[in-house]
Amino acid sequence: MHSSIESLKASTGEASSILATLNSIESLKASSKLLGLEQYMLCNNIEIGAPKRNQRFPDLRGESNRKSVEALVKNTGTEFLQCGLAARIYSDVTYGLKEARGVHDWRNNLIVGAATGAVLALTTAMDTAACSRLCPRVPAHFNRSVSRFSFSFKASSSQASGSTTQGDEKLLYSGVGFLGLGIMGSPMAHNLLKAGYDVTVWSRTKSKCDTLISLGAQYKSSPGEVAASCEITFAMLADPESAVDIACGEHGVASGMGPGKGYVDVSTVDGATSKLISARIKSTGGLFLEAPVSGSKKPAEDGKLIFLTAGDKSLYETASPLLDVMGKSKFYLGDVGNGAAMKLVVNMIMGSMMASFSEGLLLSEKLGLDPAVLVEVISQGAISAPMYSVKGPSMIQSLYPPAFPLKHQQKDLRLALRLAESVSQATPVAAAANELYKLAKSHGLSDHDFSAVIEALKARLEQKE
Ligand SMILES: NC(=O)C1=CN([C@@H]2O[C@H](COP(=O)(O)OP(=O)(O)OC[C@H]3O[C@@H](n4cnc5c(N)ncnc54)[C@H](OP(=O)(O)O)[C@@H]3O)[C@@H](O)[C@H]2O)C=CC1
Ligand SMILES: O=CC(=O)O
Repeated sequence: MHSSIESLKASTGEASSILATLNSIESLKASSKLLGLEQYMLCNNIEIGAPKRNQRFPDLRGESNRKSVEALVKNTGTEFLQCGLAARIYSDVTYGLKEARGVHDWRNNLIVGAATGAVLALTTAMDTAACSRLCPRVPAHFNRSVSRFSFSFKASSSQASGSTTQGDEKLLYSGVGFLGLGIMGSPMAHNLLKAGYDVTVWSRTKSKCDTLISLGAQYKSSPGEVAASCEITFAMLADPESAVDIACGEHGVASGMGPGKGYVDVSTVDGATSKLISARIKSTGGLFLEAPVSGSKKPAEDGKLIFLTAGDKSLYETASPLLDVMGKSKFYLGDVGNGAAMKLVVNMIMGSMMASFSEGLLLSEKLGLDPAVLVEVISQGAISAPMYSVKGPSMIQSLYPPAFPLKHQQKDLRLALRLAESVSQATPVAAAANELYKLAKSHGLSDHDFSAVIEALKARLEQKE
């Protein structure tokens, strides 16, 4: 009776201990899977919560999911190895204990279970450390954004396709370049940085990079170096001359470009300039997208710009997640030159609108009407535009804090008039507006907001009186 109770106890103990061991193996495997999954997601740049630094652009490189399959095979192999190791330890320690203690009871099984569990935990930790070594960016990233982990995959397909493949080591460090940190470039680059991308900046005046560097951006000392170190480089430059110089000049973007890299020029230039830059970039094997923006300083800060893009469609697709960070919408318009043309038409209309609005404000005042009431009336009617409501009140106070510098508006009118002439289109209203902006420039108002064009009208009125 006693011996049958003992043997029942032993076999019950053995069964529960085996169960306990299996449970501990399962729970260890589950937690190691979680750890492994987390590492795997990070190694493969799969979205966990907020977007990651070092976001990659597989479409640009024509990569497939080969690396993901390799990682899966590696993971499965590791699991098989762990199971084999557990079985070996279980049988070896069981045998050793039986030999040492002369009995095989439930105590032996408990010890065996604990030993197996400990070894499994150790191998999991070692595997995790090995993965960290293979993916050097993981620990830094993990430290930075652990609080942002939500384990939710991004729904947008463009984000998903940009994050589920794993490339060779050096690509893990490539990022997004940004050249030209003026009124527009600074907030645009800042938004990319805030979104978690690795941003490398350059601006002609180095001090303009300081704020972004202090917020985590990297700095390179020439446009070519930025392009060489990044997969996609953006440029937001003043005019056609600076855009060509930065793209094609000495130490320019082209010197750092090559196959698998993309250059996105978001400056407002004419189509001929864009085509010239495109040809130079493409001669290196790189891709080119022109993407001028509609929207001023505030939309740039708020990530609400409108991109008017044209050029390499594959770059458009690859860069889309970045454009979505900086803008609220984007248009793909086909061949290089179409984005520039669309932007110039829009700004030709805007320049004329502002000139006309200025005339209206001054006329209302001359007639003894309250210009503030005029602004309110306009805001409620068919010609309502945010531009009038935003700029009207400060224009009434003769204040022109630069959001869209007047010199750039005049440049856009000049380029639009040339464009109109190239297709024999009459644009007398825009031509008259252009004269007014030229006059404003001659009064030293180039760096004021373009709403300062009203001062040119005031000066004209004063001359006539
Ligand atoms: N402001 C706005 O509301 C909008 C502007 N745009 C367009 O965006 C572009 C930039 O505008 P914005 O940011 O306002 O202008 P800014 O004048 O504030 O910035 C211009 C940028 O171009 C750089 N730059 C100028 N000349 C050269 C040169 N010769 N070589 C190298 N870099 C140069 C400046 O460098 P640095 O300052 O470092 O010396 C600066 O980074 C323009 O084409 C403009 O028409 C488009 C939509 C809206
Ligand atoms: O180019 C200027 C803008 O506001 O758009």
